[in-house]
Amino acid sequence: MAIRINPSILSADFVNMERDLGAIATADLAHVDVMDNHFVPNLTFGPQMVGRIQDVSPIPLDVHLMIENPEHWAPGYAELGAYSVTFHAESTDNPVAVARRLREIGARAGLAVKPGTDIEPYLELMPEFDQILVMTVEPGFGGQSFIPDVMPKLELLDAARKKSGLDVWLQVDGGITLDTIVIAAEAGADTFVAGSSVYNSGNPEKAIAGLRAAAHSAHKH
Ligand SMILES: O=C(CO)[C@@H](O)[C@H](O)COP(=O)(O)O
Repeated sequence: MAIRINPSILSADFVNMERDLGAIATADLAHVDVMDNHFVPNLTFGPQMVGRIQDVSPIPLDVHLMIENPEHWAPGYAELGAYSVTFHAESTDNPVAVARRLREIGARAGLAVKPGTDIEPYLELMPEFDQILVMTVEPGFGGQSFIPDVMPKLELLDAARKKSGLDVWLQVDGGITLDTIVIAAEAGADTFVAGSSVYNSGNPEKAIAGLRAAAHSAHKH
């Protein structure tokens, strides 16, 4: 099974962003956390900055919108060339309309759920999405501890994906380390967002390779 390692640039040095994007060139996608200080109690950047990140990034962008009103904002990130745009189930009454618009523009459509949100109501929407993000921390900040209690959601998603035959990526985000990546991979995840364990390691390239190897070894079991 394909494994994807997506370092989160929330842990990069924002005034040396081009350098820190270069440091993760061996990863699959650069994970870009957009926060509006309403949906989550933190603020990062908007379309203008993400457009410049897109210009200089050596790898495609995996944009994660932790914002209200994705109906209004999400299409703009697809239009600026993001490879995937993920928005939160909790932030909209019409996730299917947002996903369809993203796909129309040419981006992969992603649906994210917070740790406290059940996945069952969204299982039937799987055909509308290219990836589902199960948050393994409360969204808003890097450097938090992985919440293992959400693993049953991945198991349900993995079973639903196998049953349907759909090629939907299952992503986890928050507290991913050499140890927790194995737990998430065993539960069915194939796409891993890691911020502090990559950027605070002192050697992002080695950290990415280590995470990739750990996830592969879990999938072999
Ligand atoms: O979306 C978020 C936080 O809300 C993440 O993408 C974090 O950036 C992950 O950071 P670590 O937990 O890996 O340090």
